Amino acid sequence: MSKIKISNAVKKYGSNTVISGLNLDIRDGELFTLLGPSGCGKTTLLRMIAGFNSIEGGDFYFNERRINDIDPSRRNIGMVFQNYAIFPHMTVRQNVEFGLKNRKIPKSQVTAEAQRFLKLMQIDQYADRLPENLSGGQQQRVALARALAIRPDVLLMDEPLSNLDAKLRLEMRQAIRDIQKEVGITTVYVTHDQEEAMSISDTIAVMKDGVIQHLGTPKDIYQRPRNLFVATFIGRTNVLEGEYRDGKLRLDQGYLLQNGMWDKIGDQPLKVSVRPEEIVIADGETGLRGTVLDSIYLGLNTHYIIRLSGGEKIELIQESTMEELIPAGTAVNLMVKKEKINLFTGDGSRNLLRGEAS
Ligand SMILES: Nc1ncnc2c1ncn2[C@@H]1O[C@H](COP(=O)(O)OP(=O)(O)OP(=O)(O)O)[C@@H](O)[C@H]1O
Repeated sequence: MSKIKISNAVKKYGSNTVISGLNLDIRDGELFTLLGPSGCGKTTLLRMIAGFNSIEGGDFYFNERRINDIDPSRRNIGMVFQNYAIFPHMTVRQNVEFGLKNRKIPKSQVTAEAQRFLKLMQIDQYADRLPENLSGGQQQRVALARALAIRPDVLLMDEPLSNLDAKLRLEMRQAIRDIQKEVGITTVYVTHDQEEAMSISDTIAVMKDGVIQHLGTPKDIYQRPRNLFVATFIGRTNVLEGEYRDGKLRLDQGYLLQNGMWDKIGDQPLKVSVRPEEIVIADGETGLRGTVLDSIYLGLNTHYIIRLSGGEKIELIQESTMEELIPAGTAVNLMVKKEKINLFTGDGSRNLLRGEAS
């Protein structure tokens, strides 16, 4: 069942249309992420769901109830923003109790509910402190506990981790995912950080210029991106010029690849996305020829920057070995894991391996 349904949404700021005819279904209980570069309209869409932005067209539904004209305070949403937005003059407990007190429920129930979420978010030991005596991560936990305590139908989160340092961000990602699953609350999460989106989401909508480019699971989006923008925005990839002709893919310097999966492609110039881990350094004389320009040792993996004999520069990643790093200047032979690579139309607008109309 869909919890949130958006049909033909239009958002204009004056004469500037930033979203034109967007459709979206968000399932009950899922962690749904709007992901995209700055300015693509993520926050705008989230604020339309919350009721903080006017809606210039289309319909928004919670549980099949149209909410376009319902006041934000009556939509039963919990919100968590980048800048915590907790009250500095109230203790942690008072912050978490705040929304409950506004709802006119019995005092004993307020205390019990607040305590439950303080415990769930592992901040009960700080309950009587003021926020200024907490770390950023702890403050964000307070904001989350406060948002959840009111038992919202939907939790909306806008870049909630961007003020935290790298280590805390990792911890909080896991905490958000755990709590979201435990409480089972439908969550719409906004971020421009693709790794964060990959690590916490059930479903991701990748946006660009107010348009959803690809909606899918993290795995689907990474492995079979719908267009070249998605391929380059999610993870790292090498984009090579290629040509499909007579049942074969021709890459740099006439290197040919063949794969039954590609039978229906039709002769045409292509953009070929080859992720760094989809290339291996091989023995022998066949394959792509290249020269190592640099190596970056990162413990688990080693990255090699390689110039192909045709001039294109690519990156490959391989699991680090006990052998010496391959020195710059070494000529290498490369094999491409052909079942993993993605083939796009010459303009990058469509992945030819997804069997979808453009
Ligand atoms: N109040 C406003 N008035 C006019 N234009 C706005 C307003 N708010 C946002 N915009 C414009 O709408 C577009 C989408 O902005 P939005 O803030 O939704 O993007 P975003 O994807 O959330 O970006 P970021 O990650 O930088 O927050 C941008 O071009 C922005 O300049």
